[in-house]
Amino acid sequence: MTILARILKEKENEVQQLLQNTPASNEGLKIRPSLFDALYQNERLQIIAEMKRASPSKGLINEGANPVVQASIYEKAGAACISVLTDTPFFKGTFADLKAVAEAVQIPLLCKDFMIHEVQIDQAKASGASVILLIVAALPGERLQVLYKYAIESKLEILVEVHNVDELQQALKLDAKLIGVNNRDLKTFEVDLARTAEISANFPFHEERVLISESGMQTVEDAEVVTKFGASAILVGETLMRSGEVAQTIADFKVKKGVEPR
Ligand SMILES: O=P(O)(O)OC[C@@H](O)[C@@H](O)c1c[nH]c2ccccc12
Repeated sequence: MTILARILKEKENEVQQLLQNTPASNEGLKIRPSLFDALYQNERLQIIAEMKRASPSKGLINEGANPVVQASIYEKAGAACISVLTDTPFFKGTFADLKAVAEAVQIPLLCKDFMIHEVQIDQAKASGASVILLIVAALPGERLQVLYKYAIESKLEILVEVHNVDELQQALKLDAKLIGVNNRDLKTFEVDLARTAEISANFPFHEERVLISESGMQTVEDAEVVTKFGASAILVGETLMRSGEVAQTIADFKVKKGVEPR
């Protein structure tokens, strides 16, 4: 079984648990600025900075990190958005992390999990997220469209994650505004920035949409490469979680964009 298949199996159990609990309240939630607005036509590459303790591909990354401290540094350093992994079995994140970060920061907040059911979207929203991730490869048939619509109705922004041109077409069919290309193959864990190149070659840059390059960003050169491919933002986890100078690393990643993609 691929890792993605294993994760999705686990999510089915989580959904059953969630469905047995009383729905969480949305009272007292902050209104956050739009992530799309922060990214669209910005003259610099923007950073979605991730709170990531561990991952199936890397094992422990920074187990002891305090999510509030980490996220506050990200915000102060000029990140456009904070991403918090909430999956526990594979990434050692929690919804408590997301809630704590939501209290501490004002910028857009992404709940990073493997969504397969509406109840997870409710939970993300109730925990303070303003953006959710939908992974095309995890949502066969109508599920992608159903969850996308549900998230829109819930007044959330949606980052649609794709791995290839076929999945890009599906994202465009939804009219997704925030499209992320994961440079890491969720089946093999291999990272290749050529994935961003491939999506870029097929991306309608003249439309009101943004391309986000996710995973495997280690150096300023990596950021420059994906900027040339037209990325408006990068999603960075591991490099920031391991950096001894987080603020400087974020500042360095915010490279100036060229005039035209590619
Ligand atoms: O730690 P990295 O290589 O900088 O990657 C961050 C982020 O892109 C990655 O965590 C991610 C991208 N898409 C996902 C989907 C599920 C879980 C995790 C992810």
